[in-house]
Amino acid sequence: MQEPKKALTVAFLGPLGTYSHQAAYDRFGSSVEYHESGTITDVFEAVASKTAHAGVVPQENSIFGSVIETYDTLRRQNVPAIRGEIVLEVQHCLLARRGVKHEDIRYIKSHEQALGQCRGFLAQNFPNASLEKVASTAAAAEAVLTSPDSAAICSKLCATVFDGLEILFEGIQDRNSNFTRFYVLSTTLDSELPPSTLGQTRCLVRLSWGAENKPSPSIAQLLTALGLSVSRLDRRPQLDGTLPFRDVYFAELAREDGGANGPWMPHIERAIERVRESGGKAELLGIW
Ligand SMILES: O=C(O)C(=O)C[C@]1(C(=O)O)C=C[C@@H](O)C=C1
Repeated sequence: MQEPKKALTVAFLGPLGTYSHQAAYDRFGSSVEYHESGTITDVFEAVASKTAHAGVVPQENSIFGSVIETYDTLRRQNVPAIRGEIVLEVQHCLLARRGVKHEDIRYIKSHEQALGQCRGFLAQNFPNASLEKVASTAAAAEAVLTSPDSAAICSKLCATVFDGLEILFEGIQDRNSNFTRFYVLSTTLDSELPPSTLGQTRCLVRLSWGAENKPSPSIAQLLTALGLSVSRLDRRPQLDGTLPFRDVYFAELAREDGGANGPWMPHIERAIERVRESGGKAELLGIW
């Protein structure tokens, strides 16, 4: 008998066995259809094109910091809305094809975040190995199946997903405590996602300047105009203007009044208006 089609499709950075896959499963479980994307940017595109209703993308790691590809994609116009967050504990392993020995390994493959989180281990144990960035940790695990001189940094789960691999080292990241935070993407700012969207206590606002806006306010002036509590600030180069070293800022805001001042959205809308009046650009990218 054919299984009934599931109501929701969730895109994640594949293949099966990535941390993104684990984060998505933690949030959505077995009640949804999963869609594997080749890159983080492809996850955004799957949601934007409505191939998937939701997506899960890594945003920040507690050892290596911001996930650059996620922020670079958030710089684009018409990006999907952020409607949630997931925090996952990350314990990296080094996996190689069964029978491969430490001294055979000349290449270490992984996602750039995982390579960055294990820098100390790599310098100490594989000082002469070449580090190769690939699209995801599970893509690295899959690739070493056919490379007897390579090893992959990935999750323990990959030893089960890909038959023929064995675990050489466990817990190899530079600090024992290691967490990655993910954003949950959806098509619109007001779409509801199961099990439920959080109670609108966080939001992400993109701050920038119009190309013609000279002289421009400083980022400190824009944040003052915003007037809400900023819990995190990231920046990437703004690519659409003619002036060099103009950045786009991503301000994550945390609601502090516990809901005492009524619905949050009108406060955010007024804050965005104040930024515009002070000569900046502000756009709401997500609320959750
Ligand atoms: O490659 C994966 O497994 C991912 O899900 C990506 C990613 C990331 O980009 O941060 C997710 C968690 C870990 O920090 C390492 C890699």
